[in-house]
Amino acid sequence: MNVGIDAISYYVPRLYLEMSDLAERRGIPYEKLKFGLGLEQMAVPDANEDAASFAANALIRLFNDQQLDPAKIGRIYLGTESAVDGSKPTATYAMGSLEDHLSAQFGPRSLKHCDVVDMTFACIGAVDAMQNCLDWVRAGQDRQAIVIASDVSKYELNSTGEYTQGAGAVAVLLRSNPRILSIDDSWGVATQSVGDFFKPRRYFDRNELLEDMAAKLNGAMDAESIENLLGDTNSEFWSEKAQIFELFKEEPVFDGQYSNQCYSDRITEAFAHFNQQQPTDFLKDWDHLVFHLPYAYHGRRIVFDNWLSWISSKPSYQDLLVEIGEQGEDKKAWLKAASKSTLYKTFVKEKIAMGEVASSAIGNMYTASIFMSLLSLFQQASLGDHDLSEKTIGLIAYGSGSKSKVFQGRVMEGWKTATEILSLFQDLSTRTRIDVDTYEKLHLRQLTEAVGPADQVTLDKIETEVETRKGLRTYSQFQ
Ligand SMILES: CC(=O)CC(=O)SCCNC(=O)CCNC(=O)[C@H](O)C(C)(C)COP(=O)(O)OP(=O)(O)OC[C@H]1O[C@@H](n2cnc3c(N)ncnc32)[C@H](O)[C@@H]1OP(=O)(O)O
Repeated sequence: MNVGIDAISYYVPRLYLEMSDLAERRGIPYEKLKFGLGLEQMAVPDANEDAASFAANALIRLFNDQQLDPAKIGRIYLGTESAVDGSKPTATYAMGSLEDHLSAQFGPRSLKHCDVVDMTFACIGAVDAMQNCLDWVRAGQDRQAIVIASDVSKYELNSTGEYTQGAGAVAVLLRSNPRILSIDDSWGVATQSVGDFFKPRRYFDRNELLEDMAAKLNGAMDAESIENLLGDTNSEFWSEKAQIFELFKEEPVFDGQYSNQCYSDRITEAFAHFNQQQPTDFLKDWDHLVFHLPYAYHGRRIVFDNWLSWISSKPSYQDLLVEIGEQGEDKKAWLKAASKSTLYKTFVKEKIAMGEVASSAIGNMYTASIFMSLLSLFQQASLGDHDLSEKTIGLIAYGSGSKSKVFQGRVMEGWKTATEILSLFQDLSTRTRIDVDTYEKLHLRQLTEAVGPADQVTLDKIETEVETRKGLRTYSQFQ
């Protein structure tokens, strides 16, 4: 059975930061960010946005654009690594917003029999969700599933990850005889448990925190005086009896260059595994390559080693040697020259570049990056009048921790009509630019009021009073 992506929608925050502004503030050459990494703008979540509101907006838009009947949607699976709760799935918040939105037309609880769940494996969770849902669609008659990828990519201020940040969501409708992309059932998979990028629970000793503060205030505290001090506190935080406080931070612990190495190793293994199932000439058989993009130029930088091994058995390898000469003693310099060669630049321009454009304007969307890159390819092809019908797209997914999946799809005749309605780049050009001070305040959660308009689903409130609802989120209605 022919199954795959029938419709796409997305949500990108309405605020953005110009990369040149960030580069100037941080003292980083803008040329490095623009020409080295492909970064131009960064989507910034407003004070009232989170992964659940992004997901809700992408999901509602998919329903509105496609006039979907909720009774026909059997699954809503969401991939995220920015879950808003450790137990209640982010997907349930998005589903709740959608049900509110649909209630006038379909009555309450229109998704009562829909199977809803989150999947987490760093940036690859939504691809895992999609593979799972494609199997489910394939196994039945007229089954329809929605996969949402939604994330906030947030790093510490001044870190090497900061300029790669971004945010947003993409939702795809999966069904048989899809209008956009038919996805094959060969999946190259490679997994290894590594610690290249992760978001651990962090632990702090309650007494050490107070002793440290007391020392800073020129006082001294022993365990007994701490107990006396905290005995009658009104603070919910300090009245916590546990000795160890747990803190969760959105910002990951990571080793940038090591994470690149893990990405490179996993995709190489996944290419090999894919090739075992379906012998493939990746240069000839794949018209376009779409990657998980932690930053816009990551795919083109990381796939270079694979390209070199693919091309080495081809007649065009001679063109490379003519241009840059045989490899001499300085292997590093030769590889650098090969990565800047006309042959490689042509490969990037023809097969990768269209998928990078959205990432340059949004930044890393973690789970949603690969789906946004696919949409970028469709939108750029439409704008440039390239016909993608019957073209084969190779998709290369990666999640830190670590896993890669390599799979492929064939573009369907209906791709243009089904994706043109989105006007992604027009939409991105109407966002509100913010300055670095505002961005930093949003990053540090020093702003409680939203900067931009609240015309879509936004976070209204996190309950603080009612004991049995503490921490539960409520969202505004979609306008
Ligand atoms: C996080 C995920 O989403 C999961 C993953 O994919 S893990 C793999 C990616 N890891 C991450 O994204 C982790 C967070 N990010 C980082 O730590 C870092 O941003 C990074 C490791 C990804 C990049 O590190 P970096 O130090 O900023 O950049 P670096 O690797 O040195 O590359 C800079 C590029 O700019 C070029 N450059 C530097 N200065 C330049 C200038 N003035 N003009 C033009 N180009 C310049 C360099 O030559 C280099 O390009 P080439 O290698 O193609 O020549």
